Amino acid sequence: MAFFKKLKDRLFKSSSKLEEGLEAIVQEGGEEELVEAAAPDEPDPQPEPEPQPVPPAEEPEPAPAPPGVPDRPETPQPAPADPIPEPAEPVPGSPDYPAEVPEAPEPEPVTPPAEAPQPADPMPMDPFPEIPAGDPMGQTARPGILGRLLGRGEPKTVVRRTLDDDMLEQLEELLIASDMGVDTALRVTANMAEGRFGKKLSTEEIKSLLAQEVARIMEPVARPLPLYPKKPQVVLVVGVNGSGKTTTIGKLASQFRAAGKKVVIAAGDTFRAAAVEQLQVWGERAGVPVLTAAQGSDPASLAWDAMEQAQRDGADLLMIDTAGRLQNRADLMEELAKIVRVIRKKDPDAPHNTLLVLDATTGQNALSQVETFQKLADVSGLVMTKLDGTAKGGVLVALADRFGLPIHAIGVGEQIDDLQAFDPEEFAQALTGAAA
Ligand SMILES: Nc1nc2c(ncn2[C@@H]2O[C@H](COP(=O)(O)OP(=O)(O)OP(=O)(O)O)[C@@H](O)[C@H]2O)c(=O)[nH]1
Repeated sequence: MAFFKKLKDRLFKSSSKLEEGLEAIVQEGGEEELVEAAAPDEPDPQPEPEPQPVPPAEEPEPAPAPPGVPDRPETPQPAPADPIPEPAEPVPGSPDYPAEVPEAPEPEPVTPPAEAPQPADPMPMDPFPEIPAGDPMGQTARPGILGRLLGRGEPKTVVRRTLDDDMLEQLEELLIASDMGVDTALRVTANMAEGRFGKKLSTEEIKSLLAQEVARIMEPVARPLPLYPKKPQVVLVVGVNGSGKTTTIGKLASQFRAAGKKVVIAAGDTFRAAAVEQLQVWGERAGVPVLTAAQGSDPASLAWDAMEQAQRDGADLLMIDTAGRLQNRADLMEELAKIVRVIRKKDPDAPHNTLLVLDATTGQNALSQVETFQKLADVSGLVMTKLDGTAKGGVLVALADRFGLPIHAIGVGEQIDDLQAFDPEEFAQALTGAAA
């Protein structure tokens, strides 16, 4: 799936903001140093991780587990490439190269034939004219040839800055400005600095360290939506208006359907006709039925009908959209609680997942939305939308660090395929601009 490769392009605003900031910090107090092109302290390229679809194409059906329990298929690790492959054949001149007459214990002295051809040119071309005496192999005097053979280019320069209090403070400010939040930014910079205080670091080295720290924080929360053998598995989708609930439901429904699941959608925001219409459009796109009710009718009664239809149809998944009016929290809380009460009459374990959809462009506001919705509903996992085109991608790090809620998927565009499984390393590299 090509779209997995697009994350870096999609997150360009977040990564370019961080990259530019890091570059400026290092340039400010750094000094130029000479390095080889393939300096040993440059970060090692990592093998591309295998992409994982949001619903795994062939997910094993796990035993029932409480919501939020991860169901993460093992990522196959690519076999590490042999960094120094054995040459297929010994190179002439190398110690392994077989001698011409290996058996002869005492070789006859070789007499040059009388008719041995004399060089026509009295001043033959020296293939290695610059080899100094005492260095017959020319190892020190041919950096160009040997260096190029070994993959090293001409000497390059890199700017490195000594990690001190000033630089740390600037790094903290940059991370806070990238929406990582104060606590997370301080923790990340402290971890990056550990054991490196007083050492000189280049922009690339800092990016790589930052990417490692971000990936370490994100790793525990990167969990696909858990699937249970329960039919229907009920997924309640909550979030403020405009966060991307409808779009996310459409994208998820499309991916589950492509994975062979039977899906039913319930348009639970019965008060807003536009929201219902929008969901119907997405249902058509995904090829999934959308249950609606008369405008202004009780969302809980629609949820009941949807449960009945999903059970009757033998659906694998029922996704229930909900209203996102935070203006009147008491009403919304009561509405969500009633939906849950009603569907529990049909299945005491439902809803099996309560997905909170968050809009990345709201930055730090996403943190308070999590707090609010955790009080309104039993949030089991997050989907972060609109990571494309925002410079606030760092908020995902703050969310993971503060709440530890599973991040099931990220939205990176408005098209049906623009929902990706959350890959912590790919995200960390895309966010920081570190080399893959
Ligand atoms: N760029 C981008 N836009 C998105 C993404 N997800 C959703 N959107 C857009 O965000 C807007 C709101 O999305 P909806 O899915 O309608 O949001 P909602 O939460 O259902 O909003 P209401 O229907 O008002 O409750 C739409 O214009 C979507 O196209 C995303 O990942 N990237």
